[in-house]
Amino acid sequence: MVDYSVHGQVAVLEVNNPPVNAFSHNVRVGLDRSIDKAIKDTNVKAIVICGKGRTFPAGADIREFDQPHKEPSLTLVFEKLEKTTKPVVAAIHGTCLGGGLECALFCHYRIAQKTARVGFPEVQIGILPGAAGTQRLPRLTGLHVAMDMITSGRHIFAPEALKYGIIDEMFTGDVINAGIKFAKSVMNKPLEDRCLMNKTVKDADQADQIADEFMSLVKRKYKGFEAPIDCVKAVKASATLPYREGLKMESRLMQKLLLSGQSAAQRYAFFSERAVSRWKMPGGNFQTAKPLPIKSTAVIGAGTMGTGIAVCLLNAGYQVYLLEQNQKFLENGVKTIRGIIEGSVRLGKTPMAVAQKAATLLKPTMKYEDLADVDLVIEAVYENLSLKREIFSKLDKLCKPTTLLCSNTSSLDIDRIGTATKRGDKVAGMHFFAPAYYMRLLENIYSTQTSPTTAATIMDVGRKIGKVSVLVKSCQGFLANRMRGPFAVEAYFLLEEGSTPQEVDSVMENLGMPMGPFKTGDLSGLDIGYKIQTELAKSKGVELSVDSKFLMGERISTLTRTMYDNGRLGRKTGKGWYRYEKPGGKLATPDEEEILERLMYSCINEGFKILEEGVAATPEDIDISWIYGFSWPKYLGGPMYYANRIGLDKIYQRICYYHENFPYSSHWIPSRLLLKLSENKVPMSQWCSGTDSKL
Ligand SMILES: CC(C)(COP(=O)(O)OP(=O)(O)OC[C@H]1O[C@@H](n2cnc3c(N)ncnc32)[C@H](O)[C@@H]1OP(=O)(O)O)[C@@H](O)C(=O)NCCC(=O)NCCSC(=O)CC(=O)CCCCCCCCCCCCC(=O)O
Ligand SMILES: NC(=O)C1=CN([C@@H]2O[C@H](COP(=O)(O)OP(=O)(O)OC[C@H]3O[C@@H](n4cnc5c(N)ncnc54)[C@H](O)[C@@H]3O)[C@@H](O)[C@H]2O)C=CC1
Repeated sequence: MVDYSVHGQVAVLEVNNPPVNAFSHNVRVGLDRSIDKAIKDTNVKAIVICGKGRTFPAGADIREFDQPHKEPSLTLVFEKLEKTTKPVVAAIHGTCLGGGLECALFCHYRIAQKTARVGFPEVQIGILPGAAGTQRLPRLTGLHVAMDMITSGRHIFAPEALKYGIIDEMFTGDVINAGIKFAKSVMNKPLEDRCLMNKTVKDADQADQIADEFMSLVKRKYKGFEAPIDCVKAVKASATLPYREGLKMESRLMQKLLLSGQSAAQRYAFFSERAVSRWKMPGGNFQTAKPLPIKSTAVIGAGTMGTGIAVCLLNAGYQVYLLEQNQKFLENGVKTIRGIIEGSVRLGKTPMAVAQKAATLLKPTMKYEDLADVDLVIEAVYENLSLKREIFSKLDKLCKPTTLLCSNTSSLDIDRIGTATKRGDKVAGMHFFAPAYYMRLLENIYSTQTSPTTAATIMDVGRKIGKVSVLVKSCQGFLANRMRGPFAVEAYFLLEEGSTPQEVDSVMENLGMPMGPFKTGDLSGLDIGYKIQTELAKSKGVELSVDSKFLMGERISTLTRTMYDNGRLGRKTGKGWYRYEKPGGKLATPDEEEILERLMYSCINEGFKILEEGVAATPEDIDISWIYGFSWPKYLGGPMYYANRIGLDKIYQRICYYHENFPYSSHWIPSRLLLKLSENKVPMSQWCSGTDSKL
């Protein structure tokens, strides 16, 4: 777990715990012994700590957080480093995060490769840097930088770390050689000034003001999250309390956060995000199927989604042909794309060099012939099956045989799009979420004909453009919108029964979602819901009229059509739900619990049906889709995790209650899987892919 070697007078302690050299219990034991050995060896005059393989330790082992704590603790081991009279050098490469950075802060010196990153990402798993990080970083950088790094969790590259004094020097080449060379250069220098616990925080006199500034920032930016607030309190303590008292405060806050449900949920989300990349489908999986190389791409339709998708592809360095039906729409699309990229450069999110390259990679066109040689097409025209089939048929005839043809459709069956071509194996769904350049989820969809190679390729493209991608089987609405369907429909029914959009939205916003269903509807465009409803009716051979309240015996909302007919399409027409007059009905307003249950339990029920049918392979696929597609608050883990927390029994009973009361809404027909799991009291560890069992 820790490889020990002596090079002349320098002992090298190389942490060896792949993949990320996390400080698991065995590593702590190994490091503790190696430190003792190096201290006792009179021939050793200096010590180097580094990581084997791809990285310096990336922190504590998150999987151990739910197990009883085993000694020695990280702080106990690290304190030996600061106390020794032999200089200790942290030689950093890869990612030096969390407990890894804390280890480095106990060393007397820190050197790093230029490409290395350091940071305290603990806040993202609902905790704080609990091995003295909140007390030691401010002693090095001052409060402002420490508050920023610890409350945001952002990683910084070595040049920025050098500027703040977190590292002493940058090096190129081999880590061990660089560590030894540096250690030799500091062998006989005094160490008192290198011990952070002896230092004071340089901007301590501004502690109140800086803490207030960050407290209001985190309350606004991370609404509902507990950890950022406790990070501010702990970091402030480094300036207002003596070192040891500050450590006690950090430890108290850490224990509180570890016990809070939020951290467990955020850790579940961390592992789920990684679990969904291990996709599987009939005939292949992430291990057996290899992605095809993709260089040039095309996006058809430069509207709300097409422009956002083009931005994602351009920023990742893909060439993008942007195709529109007329010059005016094309010019508007190009203007939108430029605006998004320029805005992102202004906010410091996109480097200027990436933006400049993106400008050269964008190829606006109105000629389908220009698309003949591209490797991947993503279609994002209106939600209309015949139009999409017409376009796919044209592309099939015109594009080279290896081109993958994908649709950004929100709901249409990928099989029915694929059959318009003779290359069904190369047709798939790539469903982005609005705004496509911002939302992290990419829902990739396979039809009965899609090949595993196509799936592997679009999953790979998803990763390269920085999305969290899930792979699901095609069905009406796929995973996300199918499960979100009852949520949206119930929201409309609640309005018909007397609630207001503001009331419904505020219940969901109080749960932690950044926007309720009506604000989200305004953002996406209310015509989409109408078109989905009309397409569905058409596919069943039904003509809907303005007052249709049922479709094939199923309750539907008339509001979808009302909004559409009145041109209230949301943000894009400047009016949507938020300029809709308050209905003056006399019906009793449903209470908040009912709003929450009807919106959430209906989609949880759908989630279990999605699992039952194999549309999603695991509950993690569902939860990650909600986290990254609908901004579900990570501290609640995702709707399936949330359902498990509430108790499947209770959820099942309430679903039965609503089924009795709303017999015309098939989304209330209870899921058989939910019934089975709740009856048999099956723990989540047995119906998920394993993420939950790691906690
Ligand atoms: C490091 C990364 C940037 C690498 O990214 P990438 O290359 O993309 O690989 P991934 O696919 O993300 O990861 C590969 C694989 O590794 C798993 N993994 C990653 N990090 C960890 C980890 N820290 N612990 C366990 N496993 C990890 C990951 O899940 C993948 O495996 P898979 O899921 O099977 O696919 C990236 O991975 C990353 O950002 N990682 C997270 C880094 C992070 O959050 N670090 C901080 C950890 S928390 C920490 O350090 C806390 C502290 O500050 C001190 C702890 C004090 C605690 C006191 C309370 C007592 C509780 C008992 C614990 C005992 C600790 C003690 O002694 O004090
Ligand atoms: N708006 C949203 O929130 C989301 C929409 N989607 C899906 O994305 C697709 C596009 O939706 P939006 O971007 O919102 O629509 P939009 O109306 O904003 O843009 C569609 C664009 O396609 C162009 N177009 C139409 N026919 C064309 C043709 N034959 N050739 C070239 N261009 C053509 C139109 O001129 C228009 O600019 C739809 O299938 C929709 O269901 C998917 C996820 C979210």
